Amino acid sequence: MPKKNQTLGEFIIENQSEFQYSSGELSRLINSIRLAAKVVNHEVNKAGLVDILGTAGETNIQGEDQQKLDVYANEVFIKTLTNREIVCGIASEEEDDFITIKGRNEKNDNKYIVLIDPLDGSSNIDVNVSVGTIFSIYRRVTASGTPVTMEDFLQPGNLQVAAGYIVYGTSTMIVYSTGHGVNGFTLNPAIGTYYLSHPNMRFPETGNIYSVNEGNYIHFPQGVKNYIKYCQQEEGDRPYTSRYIGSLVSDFHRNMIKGGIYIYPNTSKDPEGKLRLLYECNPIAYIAEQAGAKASNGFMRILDIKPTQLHQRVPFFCGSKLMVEKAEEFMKNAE
Ligand SMILES: O=P(O)(O)OC[C@H]1O[C@](O)(COP(=O)(O)O)[C@@H](O)[C@@H]1O
Ligand SMILES: [Mg+2]
Ligand SMILES: [Mg+2]
Repeated sequence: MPKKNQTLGEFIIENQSEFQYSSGELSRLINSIRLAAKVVNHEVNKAGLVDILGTAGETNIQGEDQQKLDVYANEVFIKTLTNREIVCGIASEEEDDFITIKGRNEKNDNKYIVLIDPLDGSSNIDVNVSVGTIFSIYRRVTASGTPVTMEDFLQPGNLQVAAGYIVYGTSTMIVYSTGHGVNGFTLNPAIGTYYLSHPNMRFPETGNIYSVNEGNYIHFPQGVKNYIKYCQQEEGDRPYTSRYIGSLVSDFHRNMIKGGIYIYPNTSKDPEGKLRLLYECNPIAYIAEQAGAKASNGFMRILDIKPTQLHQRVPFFCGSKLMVEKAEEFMKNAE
């Protein structure tokens, strides 16, 4: 059982043997994410004082205006991961294509693939509302010694070997899993050390919070409209409370602690929804399931979806098991 207030460094070493491929490389990879998160956190915390607010003047492959902090976080994570000789490929929300990292002497013998949303909740940066970073880790499937290919990135989420997120909120936390439960570590900014503050996190089986951008209501599928009406009815433990921060990481984190459901459905405007399967939905779904919760596209388990494109989007229903099952019931009945 994880020991409360253990440092993240100690926890990583102590739990290394749990990992089936334990050779220390995954530990070094998690450590490099820990380091990059500290650097980004430093910039986030003083965002109003330094020239890091506002747009960077470029758009990414999603057609979104890149925020300066999107670009900064992207650079910090890519540089930190590249310099540690563990990763053979990186894909990012802010990069059109995947990045090949040939490693020491161009041998292409590093084993891990990282997919990342460097800054999640970009619309909240300038208004001082919590944002995050999301990461997903796989072992490569193509032969070592050759450059990575798209095949290494288009793996279903159930093959992730680790995943997690950082939330830059009232405090900064790293929450991650290597397939043995979920643990949360809080940064003590005075000494720059993460401590185990939330050991063995469990998602409540049900809750009374629903998180969805109701501004899109008229474009929602009938099943989602019916489920929202159900949440708002005066009956039993309902009406539920509506909470929507607009940063996936922060909405998910709150719901994991209190119980609740987050929905970003497909709409008549966006038939595939908005959120990206590879570096938003898969890692969050991995954490959800490791904490006893559920994640689907309204019909199918997110982690079983076979990806076809690097930046593909999927409808996302994620949270307390009983609430997601109820929402799926409404989706099915509305078919
Ligand atoms: O403003 P909307 O349409 O409700 O979308 C909010 C959602 O979009 C996101 O901001 C997308 O992520 P990025 O900020 O990384 O692009 C999620 O964090 C959030 O849940
Ligand atoms: Mg995001
Ligand atoms: Mg982002």
